[in-house]
This record gives sequence, structure tokens and C-alpha cells, in this order.
Amino acid sequence: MASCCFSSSATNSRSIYSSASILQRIQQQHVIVSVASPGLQYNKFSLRSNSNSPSFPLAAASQDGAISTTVTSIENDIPLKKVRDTKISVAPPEESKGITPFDLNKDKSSVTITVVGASGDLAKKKIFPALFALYYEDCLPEHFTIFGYARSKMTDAELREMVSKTLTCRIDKRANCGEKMEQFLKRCFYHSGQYDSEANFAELDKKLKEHEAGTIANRLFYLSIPPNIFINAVKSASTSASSANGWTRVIVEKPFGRDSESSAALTTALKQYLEEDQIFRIDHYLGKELVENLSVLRFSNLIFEPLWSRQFIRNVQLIFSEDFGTEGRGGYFDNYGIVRDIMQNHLLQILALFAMETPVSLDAEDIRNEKVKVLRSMRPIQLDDVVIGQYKSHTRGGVNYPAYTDDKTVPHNSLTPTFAAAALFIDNARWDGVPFLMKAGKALHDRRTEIRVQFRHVPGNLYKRNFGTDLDHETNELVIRVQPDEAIYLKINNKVPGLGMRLDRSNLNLLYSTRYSGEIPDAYERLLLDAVEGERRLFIRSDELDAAWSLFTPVLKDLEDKKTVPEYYPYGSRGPVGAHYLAAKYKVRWGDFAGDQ
Ligand SMILES: NC(=O)C1=CN([C@@H]2O[C@H](COP(=O)(O)OP(=O)(O)OC[C@H]3O[C@@H](n4cnc5c(N)ncnc54)[C@H](OP(=O)(O)O)[C@@H]3O)[C@@H](O)[C@H]2O)C=CC1
Ligand SMILES: O=C1O[C@H](COP(=O)(O)O)[C@@H](O)[C@H](O)[C@H]1O
Repeated sequence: MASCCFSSSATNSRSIYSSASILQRIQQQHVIVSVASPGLQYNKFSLRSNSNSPSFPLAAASQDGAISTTVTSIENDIPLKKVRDTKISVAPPEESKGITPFDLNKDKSSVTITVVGASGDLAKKKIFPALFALYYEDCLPEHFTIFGYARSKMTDAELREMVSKTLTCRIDKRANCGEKMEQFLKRCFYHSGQYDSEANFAELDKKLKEHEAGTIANRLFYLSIPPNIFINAVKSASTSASSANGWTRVIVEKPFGRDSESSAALTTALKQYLEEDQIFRIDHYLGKELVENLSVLRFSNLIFEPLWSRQFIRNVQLIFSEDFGTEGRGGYFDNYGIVRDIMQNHLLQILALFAMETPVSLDAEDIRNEKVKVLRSMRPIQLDDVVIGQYKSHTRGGVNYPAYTDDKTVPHNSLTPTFAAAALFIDNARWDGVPFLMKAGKALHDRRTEIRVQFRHVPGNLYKRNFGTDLDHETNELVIRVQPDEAIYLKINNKVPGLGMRLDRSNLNLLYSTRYSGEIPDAYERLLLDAVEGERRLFIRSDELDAAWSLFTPVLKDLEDKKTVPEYYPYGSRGPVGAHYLAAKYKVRWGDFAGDQ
């Protein structure tokens, strides 16, 4: 079996997170949990808590104690309550919640993943390839089925044909890939229907039932559709196709509204049909390897956390750039712009993880509590602290690159920003006065996402003569390159070997491709797996979303009310010069412009 989540190892980090959730919910007498064990994935067990016992094992044993298993998720609705030092042991079957007799020989649950909007771009590009990668790695439960749902007419065979063309992910070069693909495609089915039709979803429900094995039928719906039809689809799906006896979860794609008001309205509408813990708001940047690593870097290395404050950090930069325009997505993009598309979600989420205080534990609620706290400590962005740009056409090497407004789906006089830079501030004791600069743009000279942490100068530096008059120039800089070529490197000042005393800046470099041989999973793989497992840590809670919109809504409104004209920059350039003036206002130099990067 490939190394994946369904291992019996108690040191598996996924298991530890899940066990933390159990610690929070173990107060009542009988707990129904899903237990994963080699070859016995997703069995339901009834566990009995015994509060007199001094220890809490990460692994639960089967009734006869023969098989050691790892607890992965809880399936009941009891309120969160923290009780430590609680021992759990496997108890005889409970009649509650439709759990039938305890039987290690039968797997009682299935998971169906329905991709709503299966004919679309995201489904083809990301969701089906990610599901296949999970299947290839044996990460999906034993009884799983995938359904595509959309209005387009397609047979199962046509869906499989469409999906097979997209499975060109990292897996396709691996051993027995063809065989695995065939097996995977056999698990894929299609149902055509309208998004607002309860009758059509009832038909889907009927088909799902035909494929669901065992007594517990868990269902995950992935809403890969435009936002204006989210609510109709949620209403129809929850009314007509919710699981009768297992969990029903819904992954919602961004955009989650376009400002505080519309986001709150979306949340209210979703909550008419779903509980908050059924809603998985996805921000795929949270599934990126180096974003997930941020907390590890901070909280498990002594050398970073003590420096992580205004005392030592001069500024933090969050940089996103793409070397292509809005090609094909202009219609969507023009209604949102780069601030909503990238800054309010992806970059702000990274900022929150970067700047939050140490969470009580790695449990989803503890982490999200800290993220909300830091977001709520931030100042709403001021108009003076934002620069916007839009790309114009440019000819280079005989090739003509289009302007944003050349896109047929974009109004010719659109003022929508395709580039923005902003300065943000966190008004708390740790970060008072430290500028957090964000920069995001399309059609720039390269594709990259990185976090740059510029440290203060060394007080009373013995070598200050080597730095000229600007002591802040040659300071340490920590760079976390999220993509491409994942890396973490620290710029240090170093003596150039030789008889003289010449200093230069060198990198202590952790380049992932040279350090780690394994492939880095796509963000959607991690997030889909988490949703199946009920792990909410990397999904956005509604109060986080409210806090995020509060920061951006006033300035977005100002920009739109004042019809602010963006600064035009040539396709393929480094973006508007205004971004430098903004940085200079806070005595910052963008790190991605330095010669030695
Ligand atoms: N594509 C991407 O790279 C990313 C997308 N997202 C988000 O994911 C979601 C899906 O994106 P994407 O796949 O690009 O979207 P698409 O525009 O490709 O739409 C997905 C499917 O929805 C149906 N659809 C499209 N427009 C309408 C409409 N006006 N009314 C009813 N149904 C419609 C179509 O299926 P049919 O006609 O067969 O019903 C289409 O195949 C969106 O919320 C998007 O914002 C987020 C990040 C990146
Ligand atoms: O959410 C979005 O992200 C993509 C960039 O994602 P990446 O994983 O390829 O970096 C961006 O192109 C798109 O505009 C935006 O909606």
C-alpha cells in the first residue's frame, strides 16, 4: 500500500490532528467515530469514554485488541468540549445514529464525491486530476464513487473520455498508471441536470444510492460553478440529495461574495440549508505545500519565532505574479479584479498564518481562532495605501501580447485592476508599525508567489562601513518561495574568502527539488482529502471571511466610487511604477527587484 493517510501509524500527522478533535469531543459517554485501518478503511466504531483513566491513546484497538487502528474523524454532533486525559476503548455496538453491529469484516461506509459543474474549467483542470492522484496514492476510502453533475448532456462514457484527457497530472508518468486510470474511470459517473432543480437532484440521489455500499453513505458536493448559482445548487442538493445516514459536506469555491454585504448574504443563504460545519470554503493557497509549512517553520524552529515581531522584522512582503493575462476568464475577472481575486483571499490568508499568535493546538478551531484574531487586529486599508494597474498590449520579439481590454468578454473601457499593491498594518503588540506589503498582478514578467521577510539592521554593526550609509540595505531577508521551485532561503552577510575583508550576500538555501525526492502534491489533492476526512483546518470559517472583507470592502468601494483609473503597464513588464512609490512611502524596497533576489 502506498504511503498515505490510511496508515495505522500513530505518528502520522493527519491522525494527530484528528485525534486532537477527538480530545475535544470525548466528554459524552458514547462517541461514534470513523476508524481507518489497513484494509479496513472508514469503519465505524462506537467508542466509550472513561474519564477515570489517565491516558488517551492516539490509536484505538479493535474489540479483541488485535488490530491497531487510527481514529480519523467523528460523526456526531455533540458540542465541542475540551477534556484531556481521557481513555477511550472500543465498546460493543450502539444502536444510535443508524450504526449497525460492530463488525470488522464489513466496511460499513461509502463516500460519493459529486462535482457540480463537472463540464467546467476548474473541474477538468484541477478537481478530477486531484481525485485521480488521491486514488493513485490509495488515499480515497475503499468504497468511493465520483459523480459529475452539470447541465451539459453527457453519458458516463463521455464523462470518462473527458476526464481521461485531463489526467495528465504528475501521476501519469508513474508505474501502472494506465491500469489505475482505468480503475479510477470506472468509478466515475455522470448525471445531467439543472442547478436549481430539486427534481434533477432527486434523480441524482437515486443514482447515488445505487452505488452506495454499506449502511453509511457519506456525500461530498464540490460546487465548481459560477457564484451566482451557488445558492440554487446548495438548496437543490441539500433538499434532494443529502445523505440520509452519513455526513453531507459541500465544498464552496471562491469568490465568496464581492464585499462584506454580499459575502454576509451568501453566508446567510448557505446557512439556510447547511450547518457551518458542513461548509468547506476552499482557498487553494492554503493547500500549497509551503503555505502549510509556514506554521512548522515558525513554531517548530527556535531560531525563527523569537525574531517574529516588530522588534526584529522591518517589513513583510507578500508577492503574487503571473506571466499570463486573464485569458479565457475575463468575463469572471472583470466583475472582481485582482484585489478580490488574489489579495483578499490568497495573500491575506498567508498573512494571517504568518502573523497569528501561537494557537493553543493544531486543532482546526484553535488555528482559525488565531487567524480571526489577527485579521480583526488589522486596520482597514486606506485608499492612499493602494496602487492599481491594468496591463496594456505590448509587442516583444515580433509577438503581440494583448491588452486586458482586448478580451472580448471585457468591456473596452473597463477600469478593473489586473495589478494592485497595498500596504497593510496590524495594530497589535507584536506587529505595531510593521508594514505588510502586498503585490499581485497578471501579465507580469514572471510567475511567482513568495513571502519576503526583511529584518532590521544589526545595531552597532562592526562592519557598518561595508554597507555604506544605508544600514537597512544589506540586512537579512528570509524568502519563502511558495511557487514555482519551492524553496526557503535566508540571505546572510558573509565574508568573501580571501585576504581582504569584503562582504557579500549569500543564501542559505533549502531548495525542495534538491532536498526532497518526492513529488509535491497539488493543493487540490490535500484539500479534497481533508474535506473527505472532515479536517477543517485549511478551510475558511465564516467569521474569518467577515474579518477579511471588513479590511478590503471600504477601499474597494472608494476605488469604484471614484472610478480610479489604473496605471497602465505593458504586458510582460514588472508592473506599474506606483508600486515603488507606495513601498518607498514606508521605506521599503520590493525584494523581488533586488539584483541577487
Ligand atoms: N477556473 C479556475 O482556474 C478557477 C475557478 N475558481 C472558481 O471555481 C468555480 C468554477 O470555475 P470554472 O470551472 O472556471 O467555471 P466555468 O465557467 O467553467 O463553469 C463551470 C460550469 O458551470 C456551468 N455554468 C457556467 N456558466 C453558467 C451559468 N451562467 N449558469 C449556469 N451554469 C453555468 C457550466 O456547465 P454546464 O453548462 O454544463 O451546466 C460550466 O461548465 C467558480 O466559482 C470560479 O470562480 C476558483 C479558482 C480558480
Ligand atoms: O484563485 C485563483 O488562483 C489562480 C492562481 O492559482 P495558482 O495555484 O495557479 O497559483 C489565478 O490564476 C486565478 O486568477 C485565481 O482566481
